Amino acid sequence: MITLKVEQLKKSFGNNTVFSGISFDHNGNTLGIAGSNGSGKSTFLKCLSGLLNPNNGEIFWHSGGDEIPKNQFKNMLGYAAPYINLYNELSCRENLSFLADVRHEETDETAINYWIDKVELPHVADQPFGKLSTGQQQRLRLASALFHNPDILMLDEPGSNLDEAGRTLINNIVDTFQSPDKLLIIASNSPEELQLCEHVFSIEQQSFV
Ligand SMILES: Nc1ncnc2c1ncn2[C@@H]1O[C@H](COP(=O)(O)OP(=O)(O)OP(=O)(O)O)[C@@H](O)[C@H]1O
Repeated sequence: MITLKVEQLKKSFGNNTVFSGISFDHNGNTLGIAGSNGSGKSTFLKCLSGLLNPNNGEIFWHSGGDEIPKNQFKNMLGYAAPYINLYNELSCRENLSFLADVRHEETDETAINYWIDKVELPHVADQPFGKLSTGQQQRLRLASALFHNPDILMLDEPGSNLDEAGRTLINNIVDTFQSPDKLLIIASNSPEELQLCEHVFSIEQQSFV
């Protein structure tokens, strides 16, 4: 099991303190992060992933009781968010292949084909990312977070711009993360998405709801 412990986390931008004193322990496969627009969900997720440094506090990740070393954590993580951009000039396939290069992994064509099929983009697989519709781009972001088979997956507003089939896709992804050695974290203000999660932590109330 992957466990997360957050202790006294604080993040400010200049004089704007987005959150402070956030502490909780989480054991389970799925965690929702709830809060209204501007409450700090994305900022919190960025701190958890290491994209942003908190001003104060600590974050501990354990797998099977052992602390996850920082250099392993990045390879275990998948992250999909509207602000994580892929390359406009590269095709869907090339973007995934490039990400494998960045991770110093061999391009796994089977995994790339599997995920391009799974997110229902085979008909545009060789088109530039920048020419896809916003919903298709969101689907490729999901594929890019998943095709290296992460143990920890962070999704920020995963359903944004998705149609009904896309939302079913999110449900399927959540199902695949119902495994004892995986953890899925969804930041969202959509009750539909949050109810997919076993536990939901409210940024505003600073407690599980
Ligand atoms: N890089 C930044 N520089 C300055 N302020 C920032 C930065 N990133 C976020 N903020 C501020 O932090 C606050 C929280 O923003 P954040 O995007 O985390 O909220 P959110 O809950 O994810 O919002 P939404 O539901 O609208 O996506 C906002 O006041 C925002 O303006």
